[in-house]
Amino acid sequence: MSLTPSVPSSTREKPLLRVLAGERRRCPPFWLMRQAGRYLPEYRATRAQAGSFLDLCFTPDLATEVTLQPIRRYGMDAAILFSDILVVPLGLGQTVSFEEGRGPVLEPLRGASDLSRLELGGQRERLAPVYQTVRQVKAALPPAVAMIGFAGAPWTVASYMVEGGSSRDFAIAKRWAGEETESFQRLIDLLVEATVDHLSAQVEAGAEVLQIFDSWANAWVREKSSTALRRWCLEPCRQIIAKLKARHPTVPVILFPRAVGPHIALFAKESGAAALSLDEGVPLAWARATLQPMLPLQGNLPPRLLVEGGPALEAQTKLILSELGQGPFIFNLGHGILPETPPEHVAALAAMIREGSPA
Ligand SMILES: Cc1c2[nH]c(c1CCC(=O)O)Cc1[nH]c(c(CCC(=O)O)c1C)Cc1[nH]c(c(CCC(=O)O)c1C)Cc1[nH]c(c(C)c1CCC(=O)O)C2
Repeated sequence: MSLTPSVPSSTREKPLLRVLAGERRRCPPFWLMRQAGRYLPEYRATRAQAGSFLDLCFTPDLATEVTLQPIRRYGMDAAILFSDILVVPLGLGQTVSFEEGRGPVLEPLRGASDLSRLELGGQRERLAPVYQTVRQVKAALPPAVAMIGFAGAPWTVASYMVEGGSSRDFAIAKRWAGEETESFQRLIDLLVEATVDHLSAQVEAGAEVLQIFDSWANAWVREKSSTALRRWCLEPCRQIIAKLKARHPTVPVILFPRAVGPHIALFAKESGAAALSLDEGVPLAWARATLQPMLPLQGNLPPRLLVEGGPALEAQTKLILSELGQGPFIFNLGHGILPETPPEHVAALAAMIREGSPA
C-alpha cells in the first residue's frame, strides 16, 4: 500500500492514527473509556499502594503502571493517560480531593469574586508529574499503540468547579451562567486557555491523539433551542481545537459531546474535531448516514452490556461493527467502563472486535 509522504512515519504503524486520518479498516482499532480502573484487580492493587486517587495520578511510576495494565491484558490500540479531568482546576489553584464513596470534592467557586483565586501561571509546574507520566507511558508503549492525552471540556469542568463536586441538575452553575453571564464567560474563557495549555503540554510530552470529554453537555439540551449548548459547549471546544491545530497541526482531536441527541450534528459540522465519540443514545443508522460522511466516528457500546456479557453483548457489538465498521471507525464504549464489569467480558469483546465487521 502506498502512503503519501506527508503522513508522519508513526501514523504508518498505528491503526488508531490511520483511522483518524480517514482510513477504513475491516477490523477497527479499539480502546475503552476508563479502560484503567477499579474493574481490574491489578488496578486495585496499585491503587492500594498509592493512598489516594490523586496520589496515584501524581506519582508517575504508578500512573504509568495503571495506564499500561489494560494494554497488557487486552492489547488495545491506544493507551489513555491515567489522570482525571479535575487536574485542570488543581492546576489553576483550586482545592480538589477525591473522597471514598463520595467522588470529587472541590472548594466551590460561587461568583465573580472567586475567580481571582484561579491563576493560569502555575499550571505547568503543578501538573508536571502528569506530563512526566505521558513521557514514561510513551517510552513503554508497543509501536502499534497510540498514546491518547485528554482533558474535560470547559463546561463539564466548570460544572464541578462551581457545584463543588458531582451534581444531578447543575442548578448553581446554570444559575451563574444565566444571571451573571459575563463573569461565567470569563471562567469559561480561562478554562479554554488552561485546557489548551494542558493538552499542548501532553503533546509536547508525547501524546499523539487528544480527547476532549464534554460529559455534561446534555445539561444544555432542549428540544428547540441550541443557543446555550452552542455558547457553553460547542464554542469553547471549537476554540480549543482551533488553538491546538495552530500549535500542533498533525495531532487529531476526538470530541465527546455526551448525550446531546441530534445536536451532535452541530459538533460534527462546526467543532473542527478530527472525530466524534458517540454516546449510546446515538442511533447507528443515523450516525452512519449523517455523521460518518463528515468525519471518523468512535463508540458506542452501552457500558451496561459489558457488565452483562453473553448474547446481548455479542449482538450489540456485531450490530455496531456492521453499521459503522464500513467507514472510518474506532470501537469504544458510549461512556466509561463500569467498576462492576467482569474483566473476562472485556476479553470477549476484544476477541469479537478482532474478528472484524462482516464483509
Ligand atoms: C466526569 C469525568 C471525571 N473524570 C473523567 C470524566 C469524563 C469522562 C466521564 O464522563 O466519565 C475522565 C477520566 N477519569 C479517569 C480517566 C483515566 C483514563 C481512562 O482510563 O479512561 C479519565 C479519562 C480516571 C478516574 N477518575 C476517577 C476514577 C476512580 C477513582 C478510584 O480509583 O476510586 C478513575 C479511575 C474518579 C472520578 N473522576 C470524576 C468523577 C466524577 C469521579 C468519581 C466517580 C468514579 O469513581 O467513577 C470526574
